[in-house]
Amino acid sequence: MNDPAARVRIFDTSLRDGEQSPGCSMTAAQKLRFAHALAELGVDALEAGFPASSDADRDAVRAIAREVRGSTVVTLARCHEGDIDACASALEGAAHPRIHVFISTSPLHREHKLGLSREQVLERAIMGVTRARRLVDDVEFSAEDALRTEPEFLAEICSAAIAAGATTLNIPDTVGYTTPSEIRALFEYLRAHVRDAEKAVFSAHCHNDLGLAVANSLAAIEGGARQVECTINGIGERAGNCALEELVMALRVRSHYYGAHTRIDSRRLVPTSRLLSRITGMAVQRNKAVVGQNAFAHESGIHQHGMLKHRGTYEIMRPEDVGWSQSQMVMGRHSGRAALADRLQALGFQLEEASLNRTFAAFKALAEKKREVFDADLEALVLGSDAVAHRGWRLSRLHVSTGAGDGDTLPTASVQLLGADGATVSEAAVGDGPVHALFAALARATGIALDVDSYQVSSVTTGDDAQGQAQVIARVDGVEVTGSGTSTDILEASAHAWLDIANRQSRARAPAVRRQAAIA
Ligand SMILES: CC(=O)SCCNC(=O)CCNC(=O)[C@H](O)C(C)(C)COP(=O)(O)OP(=O)(O)OC[C@H]1O[C@@H](n2cnc3c(N)ncnc32)[C@H](O)[C@@H]1OP(=O)(O)O
Ligand SMILES: CC(C)C(=O)C(=O)O
Repeated sequence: MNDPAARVRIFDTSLRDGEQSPGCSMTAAQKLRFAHALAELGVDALEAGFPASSDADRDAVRAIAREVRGSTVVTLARCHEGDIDACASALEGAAHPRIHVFISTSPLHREHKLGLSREQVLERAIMGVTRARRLVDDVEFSAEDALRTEPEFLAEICSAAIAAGATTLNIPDTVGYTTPSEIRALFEYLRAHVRDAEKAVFSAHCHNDLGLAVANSLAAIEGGARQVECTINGIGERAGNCALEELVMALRVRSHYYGAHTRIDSRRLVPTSRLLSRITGMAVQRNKAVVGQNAFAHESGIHQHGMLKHRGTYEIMRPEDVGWSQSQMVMGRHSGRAALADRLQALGFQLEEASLNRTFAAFKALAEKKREVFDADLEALVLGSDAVAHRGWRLSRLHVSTGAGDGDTLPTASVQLLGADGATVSEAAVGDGPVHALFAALARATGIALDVDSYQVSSVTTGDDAQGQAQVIARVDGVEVTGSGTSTDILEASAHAWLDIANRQSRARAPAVRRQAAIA
C-alpha cells in the first residue's frame, strides 16, 4: 500500500471551483483562513483562485501565496496571456507555485462557446502552457469538458501539453456526465496513447451532476490517475465537485482494494468541514457521508443493540478518525431496550428489569410524541418530572445586550436564577458574543463550569413566532451530555439548554439521592 506509485495527491479546489458556486463566495480574509486550514489538513495542492477574475481574488491569492506553507499554491488561467501573467504575479512569494491553464476541448464547447477549430484550440493550449512554463516550473493543463471530447484529440492535446512543459494533465468531467467504467477506460487509454505520458501526473476533476463525482474519481484512480481534484463538503459549480472527505475515506477504508493512499490527516476532516460551513453559511446535510451530523448516529434499536456489542456491526470507520468525538446513540421512536438501558446507565441509573420495562413503555409513548428524546426527558421518566423540575436551578430573569464594531456596547448578559432551596442568585458577565456572555453569567451564578463541545439553534415550528430549540453538548465526567431548551426567544432557549446540563451534572454528583429516586 505504501508503494509510491499508489500515492494519490489531493488537490483541493474549494477556494476556486468551490467558491465559484452560488452562496459560497468568500472574502480575502476568509480565503486566507481556510487556506491555512487546508494546509493543516495536508492537501498536496490548493487552488487559491482565478487572479484575472477580480482585484479581490488576486489579493486573496497574493496573501495565500505569501503566507501558506506546506501545500503547492495553484491559480487558474484561461489560455490568455493576461490571465497567465496575472497568475504569475499573484503567486510571487509562494514556496511552491503552480499555474493551471485550461481550454475547452469538446466539439460542443469548441463550436458554440469558443468558436474555435480543433487546430486553433491546440494552438492556444500550446501557447498557454509554454507561457506559463516560462514563468513557473510547475504547470497544470486542463482539457475542459474532456469527457465529451474525441479521445484521439484529447490524447493529441495532452501530448502537446507535455511537450510544451505541462507537469500535470487534468481530465475534467466538467458537467458530471461520465460513469465509473467509462472514465476508468479513458484514463487507461490516455496513459497508453499520450506521448511521454510518464512525464506528467494524470489528474481527475469530477463534477457531481449525476451524484457520481466520488465514484468516478475512484474509478479514475483505478485507471491510473494520481491526482484528484476535490472540495471540502463537495461544494462547487451546480451539484458540486468530488467531496474530499468522501474520497479520502474511501481510499483509507478500502485501502486493500484500491492499494492507494493520501497524506491527509483525516482527524481534521470534520473541523475543516465545519470551518467551511461557518465561513460560507452553507450547512452540510445531516446524512452527508463522513462529516454529516448523522454519519455516526444510530437511532434504531437493532442497530444500537449491535453497536453496543461491537461497533464494527454498523460502522465501517471510527468517528474519532475523521474528527468526531464519538458515535452518537440518538434516543427516538425506533430505539430499543438495550440502548435505553445503556443511556440510563451513562446518566447514572441502574434499573432492575421490571423497572426498565416500565420505563421503556413510557419512553416509547413519549418518543411517539417527540422526534428525539433527550437526556432530560429520560431523567424525567425515571425520576418523575416534578422531581427533575424542582431539583436544580431555574431561570427567573434574563437580560442580554449586544453590539458590534467600535461602539461602546459589549455583549453583556445578566441572569437571575432560582435555586432548588428557593434562594435567588443574580450575576452578570461580558463575552465575545451574546451567547458567550450568557453562558459566562450562568456559570458565575451556579458556580458550575461546563466544558461545552457544541451549541446549535434550530427552529422547531414555522412562522414569525417560531419556537427555537437550543441544543448544548458538553462533557460531564468524560461522558457527552446533551441539554436542550425551547422558547420563542433563542437566548432564553439557550439558557434553558445550558441549565439542563448543569442541573444534571449536579444531580449526577449526588448518587445516593439518585438511586433512591430511581428505585422509588
Ligand atoms: C469549468 C470552469 O470552472 S472554468 C472557470 C470558470 N470560472 C469563472 O468563470 C470565474 C471567473 N471568471 C470571470 O471573472 C470572468 O468570466 C473573466 C474575468 C475571466 C472574463 O470576463 P469577460 O472578459 O467579461 O468574459 P466573459 O466571462 O463574458 O466570457 C468568457 C470569455 O473567455 C473565453 N474563454 C473561456 N474559456 C477560455 C479559455 N479556457 N481560454 C481562452 N478563452 C476562454 C470565452 O470564449 C469568452 O471570450 P469572449 O469574451 O471573447 O467571447
Ligand atoms: C477549469 C477546469 C479544471 C474545471 O473546473 C472544470 O472543467 O470543471
